[in-house]
Amino acid sequence: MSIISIALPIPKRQLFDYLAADEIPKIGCRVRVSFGPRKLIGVVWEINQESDWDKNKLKKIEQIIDAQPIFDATQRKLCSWLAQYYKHPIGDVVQSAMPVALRKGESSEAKPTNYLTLTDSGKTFDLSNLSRAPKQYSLLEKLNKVELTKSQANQDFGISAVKALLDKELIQDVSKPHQINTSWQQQIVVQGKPQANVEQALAISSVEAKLAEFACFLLDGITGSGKTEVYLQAIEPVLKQGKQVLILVPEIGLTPQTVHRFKYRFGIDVGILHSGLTNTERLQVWQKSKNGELGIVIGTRSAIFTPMLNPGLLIVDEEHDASYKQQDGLRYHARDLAVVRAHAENTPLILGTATPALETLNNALTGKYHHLQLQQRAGKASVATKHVFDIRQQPLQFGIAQGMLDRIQQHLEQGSQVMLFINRRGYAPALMCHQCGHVEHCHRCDKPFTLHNQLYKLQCHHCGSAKPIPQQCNQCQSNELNAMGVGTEQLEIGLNKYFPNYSNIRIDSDSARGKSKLDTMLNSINNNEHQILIGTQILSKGHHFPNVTLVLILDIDGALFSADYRAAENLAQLITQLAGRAGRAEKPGEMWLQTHDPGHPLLQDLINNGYGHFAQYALLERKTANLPPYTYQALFKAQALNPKDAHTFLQNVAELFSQYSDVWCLGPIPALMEKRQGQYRMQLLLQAKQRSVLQHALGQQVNQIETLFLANKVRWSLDIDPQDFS
Ligand SMILES: Nc1ncnc2c1ncn2[C@@H]1O[C@H](COP(=O)(O)OP(=O)(O)OP(=O)(O)O)[C@@H](O)[C@H]1O
Ligand SMILES: [Zn+2]
Repeated sequence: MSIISIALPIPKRQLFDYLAADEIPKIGCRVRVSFGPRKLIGVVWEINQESDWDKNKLKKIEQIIDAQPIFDATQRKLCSWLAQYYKHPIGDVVQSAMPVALRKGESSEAKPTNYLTLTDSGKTFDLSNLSRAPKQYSLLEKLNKVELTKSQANQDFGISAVKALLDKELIQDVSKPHQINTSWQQQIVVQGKPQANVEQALAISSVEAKLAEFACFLLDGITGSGKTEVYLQAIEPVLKQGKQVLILVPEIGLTPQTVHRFKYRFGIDVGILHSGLTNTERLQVWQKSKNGELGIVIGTRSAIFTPMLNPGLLIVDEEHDASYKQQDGLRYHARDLAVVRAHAENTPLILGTATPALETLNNALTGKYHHLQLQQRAGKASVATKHVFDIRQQPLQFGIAQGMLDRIQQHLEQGSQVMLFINRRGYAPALMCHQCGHVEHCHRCDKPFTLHNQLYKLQCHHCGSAKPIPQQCNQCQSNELNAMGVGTEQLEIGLNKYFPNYSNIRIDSDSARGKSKLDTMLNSINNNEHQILIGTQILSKGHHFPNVTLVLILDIDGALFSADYRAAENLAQLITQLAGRAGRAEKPGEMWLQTHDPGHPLLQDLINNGYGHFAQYALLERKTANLPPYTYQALFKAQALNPKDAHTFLQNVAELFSQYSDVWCLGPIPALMEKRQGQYRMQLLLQAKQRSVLQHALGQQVNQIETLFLANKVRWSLDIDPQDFS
């Protein structure tokens, strides 16, 4: 009798056994089963002859959903690796690896496609009657020669033109079964390809030499050195062999130009996966990639799960970016999974960045990865100069020193754009009573409320709770309430008044809500409609604004004194990426950083010697302090209404690990943010010199933890290779 072991969406680290009804499903197919009172969709993971359970009590599978597997052998291998490495329930891993539409039971076969064709009257219609409707005219003319899918026609000619011709019954809508079309290989037309410079050419040929095997490359190129161009030229021979390329990027909405470059270079359709898509759109890209109908797929973190019929190359752009690590549920790192995937599929992988994560850099320095360096800016651009500006004892206007205002003026007068970075949205990070010093706090998080003047409210940036701006201090009833510190809103108002002849634009998650809004903003910057750009982290990521010559960084001093050992690395990456936005075309650029601590070693090292030098020293420090990448960590987090519950639970966890002499336990200690949304938060950090030692101990104990007395009373999680200690 065949026992079907199924990965079900149940938070248990196990498979669930069922019996086949009539037909035995294939491994990797979805099935519907009853589980207690519920019906669940799971994926057949193994078929065995024996079960640990009483065979007579096993239920039968109710329905086989897929005729063909939706998970191939490689994908099953990746899921099993994830479950094993992150100690996460396999059923939940499998869910994460599937598009939402498939989790809900939708068919994995492509839906019929709607085409537009001419009706009989359309075929004999005199086009000159449409001379005053140019879109309808061109659409009809086109349909005279070829048939088009309706979605393509909507995109190219506009929904209203399509509708008008349908209403006039000149064209009709016909549905045809989807036909797998893998002809992109013949459609490739390479256009707009510049001559690679020497460093680029070297990098491209190194990758090309390894196209038929697993190899991992760190493309370590300063900002604006033409990494994207290296990707493009490395991709070309892969596509020409008919093999597919998967590219991960941190945020698609932020860098529409990058996507456009890939489309334009090869003239073929590019599959795009990001959070703004509907479930159906996501599923379509997944299907097309699985069937080999797309040569290039670009997506954010979870796109790493996209199946490819004929994989040829993986690329992770901005590999250091924090967004690749999922911070809840299955806490996987998409870059690390990319390495595992490239290995499983026997393809090369390029990790590109100007500011490599210390882990990645270490892998390159020890020879595990090939280290490709681009040290010059591409084209005619030169590297921006970097400076600190001492603001001790300087009067500040809306957070900016006079010397810096003068600099901004100079750049504006030369017709350039300037970019100002501040890591705080809203008007001010706190509201304080001038009489008694009382600061309005969020009681659920024990942190000051941020003042949002435009929204007329105080908002907690940790839990989102908000309330109207008070008129009086609720401690002493004085009405002298003052904004403390500066946020993007205040900066915008101040700069507007100070530079009335120049237009400014603020880009943060308040002003740029909604994808099309951000697109419009980025376009208006590239059209030089604004000269002063103000923004948060959003502005640091990969933009190419050729007319920006000055980048000014305000108020990062807080990060210099953070208790998190990764803070220095993250700050150095941020500063370097921001500086990289200046002087990307012919005009030279400069970056200035305002600080109360101009002599700080990190700042001095970055300014004088650059990120590469900083990173080598940071690695040395990590080594001395026995920190990753020289040791391996796992972080247990627990939170509860009563801090004692969280503490006791983690203490019990720590006791489970006390038997392992090679595993070092730190804690339980309060998290960096001790309270959030009314919950008290504690952490326990495990560390070992060898990955395998830590993995072994966790593997032995993780099921034990589930049985601890408090395990159901506190909310707890396990984070392997933690990045975030907040
Ligand atoms: N070999 C080349 N010849 C001329 N121009 C080039 C060359 N390579 C790249 N460029 C141009 O230089 C600019 C920067 O290149 P690209 O965007 O590829 O750099 P990058 O390293 O990916 O940048 P960043 O990481 O800072 O976003 C682009 O406008 C690109 O078209
Ligand atoms: Zn709060």
